[in-house]
Amino acid sequence: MAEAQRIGRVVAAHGRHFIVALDDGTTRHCFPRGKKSGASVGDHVRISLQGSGEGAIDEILERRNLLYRSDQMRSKQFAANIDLIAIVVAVEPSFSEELVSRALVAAETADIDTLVLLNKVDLADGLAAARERLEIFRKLGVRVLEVCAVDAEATRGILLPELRSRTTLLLGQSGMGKSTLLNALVPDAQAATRDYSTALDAGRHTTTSTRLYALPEADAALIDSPGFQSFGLLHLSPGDIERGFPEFSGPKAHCRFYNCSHRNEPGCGVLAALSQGDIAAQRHALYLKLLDENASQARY
Ligand SMILES: Nc1nc2c(ncn2[C@@H]2O[C@H](COP(=O)(O)OP(=O)(O)OP(=O)(O)O)[C@@H](O)[C@H]2O)c(=O)[nH]1
Ligand SMILES: [Zn+2]
Repeated sequence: MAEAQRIGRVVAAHGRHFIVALDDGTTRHCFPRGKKSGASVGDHVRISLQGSGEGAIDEILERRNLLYRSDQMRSKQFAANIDLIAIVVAVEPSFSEELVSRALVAAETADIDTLVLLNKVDLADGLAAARERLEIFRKLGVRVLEVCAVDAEATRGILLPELRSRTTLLLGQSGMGKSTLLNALVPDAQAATRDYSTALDAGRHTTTSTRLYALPEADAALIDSPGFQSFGLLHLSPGDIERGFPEFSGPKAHCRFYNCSHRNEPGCGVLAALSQGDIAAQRHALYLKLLDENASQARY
């Protein structure tokens, strides 16, 4: 007799173990059918139901996008089908502009919307300086919303409309208040994490495992990837990297050479815009750094 098949979404993954949430709100502990799995948190999958709450993953449905995180010098796929990347920064401690920019490049090249959340706006002393540091991103057209995550009700009021009907990846360096924000949005996040970890037998990996949380009140999903350091961008081609900097697209129309790399070519429109201050120096420097990182990778 044929096994019953269902469509579900991967909400947690550990090695060859997956937790798949079904439409009826139940979850199944699933294993990939073949040798290789390839599924990531956020993937929509077709599974065959098996006895005692288990299932086999038969197929990964077509993805809208797939993101990689860089782990100990390797790029590892970790989240799929993302609509929005919310980058959490804070008035204090200081955040890295480079990490924000790298996230924007990852989002731009994967066709994902972005939002910067400036948290801890109750800390009045550093607020003006933090806003000033975000100006460069505002100028690029990135939306910046201000929140105070310790005020859960107000935070929900500001963010739920933004998250509605979308899958959002929450990112933030340590100390920015990402856990506080997650708990404000998903009050039972900690309990869910514990349950998943027990089911996956992955107790000691809870701190680095990617998880998807449902937000039924907004018909939305939130993905948290604890311990996330930086996006893996090594799979990007030079053309992808260039696309990751949307502010280059106007000026590059003026480049003398059609295959200009905007490094040191004569008649380069991007370098001209840079020297006129229309392109921020730190953005162009990051562009060159990404090109170099990818070129050195390609030699091995
Ligand atoms: N004043 C203020 N403090 C906050 C706010 N949100 C979070 N914090 C504090 O900032 C500190 C870090 O918050 P966490 O939520 O643990 O930060 P995190 O980004 O998850 O950091 P890691 O756990 O290191 O990844 C905690 O002491 C929080 O209480 C806020 O809106 N205002
Ligand atoms: Zn150029």
